[in-house]
Amino acid sequence: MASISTSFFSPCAVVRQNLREPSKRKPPRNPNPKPKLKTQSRRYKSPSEPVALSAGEATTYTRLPPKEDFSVPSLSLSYEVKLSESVIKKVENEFEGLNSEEEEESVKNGDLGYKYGKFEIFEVNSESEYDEGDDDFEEEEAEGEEISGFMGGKRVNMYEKDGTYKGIVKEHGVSAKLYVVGDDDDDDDGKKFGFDSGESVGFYDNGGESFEEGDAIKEKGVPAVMRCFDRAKIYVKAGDGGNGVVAFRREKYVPMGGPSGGDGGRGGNVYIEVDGSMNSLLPFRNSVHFRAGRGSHGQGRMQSGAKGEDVVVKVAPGTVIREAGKEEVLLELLYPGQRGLVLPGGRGGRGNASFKSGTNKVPRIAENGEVGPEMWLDLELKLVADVGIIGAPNAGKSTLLSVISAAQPRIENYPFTTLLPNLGVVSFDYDTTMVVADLPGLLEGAHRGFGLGHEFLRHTERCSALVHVVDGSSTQPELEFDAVRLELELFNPELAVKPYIVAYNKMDLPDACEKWPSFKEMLQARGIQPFCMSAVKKEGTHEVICSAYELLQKSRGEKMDFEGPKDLENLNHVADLVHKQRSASINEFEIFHDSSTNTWHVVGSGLQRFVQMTNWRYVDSERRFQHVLEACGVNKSLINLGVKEGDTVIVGEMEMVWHESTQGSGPSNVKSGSATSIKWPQWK
Ligand SMILES: Nc1nc2c(ncn2[C@@H]2O[C@H](COP(=O)(O)OP(=O)(O)OP(=O)(O)O)[C@@H](O)[C@H]2O)c(=O)[nH]1
Ligand SMILES: [Mg+2]
Repeated sequence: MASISTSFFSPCAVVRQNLREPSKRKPPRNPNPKPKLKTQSRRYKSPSEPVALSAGEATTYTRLPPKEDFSVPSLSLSYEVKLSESVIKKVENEFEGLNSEEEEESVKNGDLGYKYGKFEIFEVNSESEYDEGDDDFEEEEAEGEEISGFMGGKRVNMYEKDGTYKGIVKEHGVSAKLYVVGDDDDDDDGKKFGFDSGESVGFYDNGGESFEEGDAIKEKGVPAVMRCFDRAKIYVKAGDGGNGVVAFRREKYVPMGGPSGGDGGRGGNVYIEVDGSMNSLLPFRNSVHFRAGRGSHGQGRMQSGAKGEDVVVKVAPGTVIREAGKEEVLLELLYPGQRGLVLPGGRGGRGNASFKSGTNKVPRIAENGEVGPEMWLDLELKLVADVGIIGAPNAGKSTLLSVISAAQPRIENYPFTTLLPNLGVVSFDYDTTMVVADLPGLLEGAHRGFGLGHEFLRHTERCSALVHVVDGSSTQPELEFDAVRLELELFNPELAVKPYIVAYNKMDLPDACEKWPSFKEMLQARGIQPFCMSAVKKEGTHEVICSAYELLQKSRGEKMDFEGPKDLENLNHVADLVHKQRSASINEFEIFHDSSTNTWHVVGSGLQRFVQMTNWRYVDSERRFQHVLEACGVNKSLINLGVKEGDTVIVGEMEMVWHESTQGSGPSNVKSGSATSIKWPQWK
């Protein structure tokens, strides 16, 4: 059923965004106007640009900045820019012009001891991009008076123009352009922002972080490797279908052999598969784009084109997949070997042999292959561990994992030694095992992203039971225990109701031994039976882990009762959804009118797909197009809405001029007499 909208204004504006300017779009009128075709396909734009990540930063990270650094930075902090980040957003400051002539004068004289705090970093590019595309800037600079100085150990050439000083810094293949527009009197350290005898001024290494406006709190303190290990953004595109061809059988003793053009091959599919040997999403730091092969074109002698090559994206067990920027989960891949079809390849175009019919025995028509769907996907890894070891930093979590399993996590006597979760397999017997994850330390405020909390709290969601390690040697173990419990609850109340056991650690230290009775008493008063252990001496650890296993068994039993036996999941529902969206009926369209340019937009995904697959090289294509417009009611709807001679009609990427002819009306001057006499195969 055709649905026709007569709302002329705002919808039209939306549609027009994708089209060219009306003045360019409208073809010159002539007595025989022909439809004007545009074959440029529109590309899918990702809702947000992928974050470009610079390699190698993770290795420079040693420890977190102190907690004070997590506070909202004042305006003056926005001068901090790390040059090795390849994409840095424009940072704008509210600034004033240079205050006094003296200050200006000293800059001109290259007085490097003076403070020039206010820089506007308005662009940062890779060097190659800079060299290619920004000649204007250099030309502009060259006009001014040149001074030079040092910034972050780099020589900077500055140019003065209209009281503003501009310069370029190049470092690690990245260029930053600077504007010095004033003096920061409040900045009394003089090192970060001043030209201070070769010291780092506008730039300094702040521990691997980049400052980005609005993201300051969230990103700060999280090293790149942590951000990428369990999150990735990838682009997937299914292969385009191959084109069908027009061919006729020519053979001795076979006169008028008939049409023999083969169909194009289907484009390759995009699958996502769980690879049991992967334990992070780090490989996606380097490879982001996954494109399946396109189908081969059809050939004569009824030869169909070959199918395009499939692409299989391998992910770690426990990966959750969403469409970029959306909340809804598309796929949840838990077990090795699971495979889901995400994007089906585009259909191959039909060759002329497929268009043969009783009334059209010599069809000179073939279709283009369907363009393969494309998508940006957000991947998120949630560990699939049975038991998670949580606790404050330096409590002895990694030590516990190292004594109960063969895992060898890094153990050091300072907080945040563990940046990425470590997994270990605890074997009780040949067939009795459980996977235990040692997670990074948890700080107060973790649920809001402080420390590494935000990054790993998600992993605890999948664990069936938790072991909460308390550092007995800390000043107040009770408070530490409560703080961690509170963070869990604030992050996700479901975590707080997960079964857990409390392991009071470092009992070999007299300090811890002393506080144990009061700690035990406090927990028992709340109905919790804590364990005590010395992870280093392997004392009491067996009891802890046996008890964790019991909890796990119990929760597994409950889950089985609740969920019942797991059915074999159909993981192709994403592809089914895409397929459904793309194969919308050709009869479903809307018409919008732009009265200022006398343009009619016919919008419908079925029609748009039809236009994309129409190969205008072949003579019969245009007639078939007219036939389809007539059959699906577009012409009738346009007439009802009052289309006039000479109006522009846009369908998908094609635009035509409406022409009233004696035989009938249509958005072109094609004689309709012959078109109506031919029956075309139904559009699928
Ligand atoms: N005396 C004593 N020291 C311990 C014990 N368990 C751990 N430690 C020490 O505590 C320090 C921290 O241990 P880790 O296992 O790295 O602590 P963690 O909880 O994993 O720390 P983060 O990963 O930084 O959060 C190390 O120096 C360990 O040797 C214990 O039972 N007794
Ligand atoms: Mg650790």
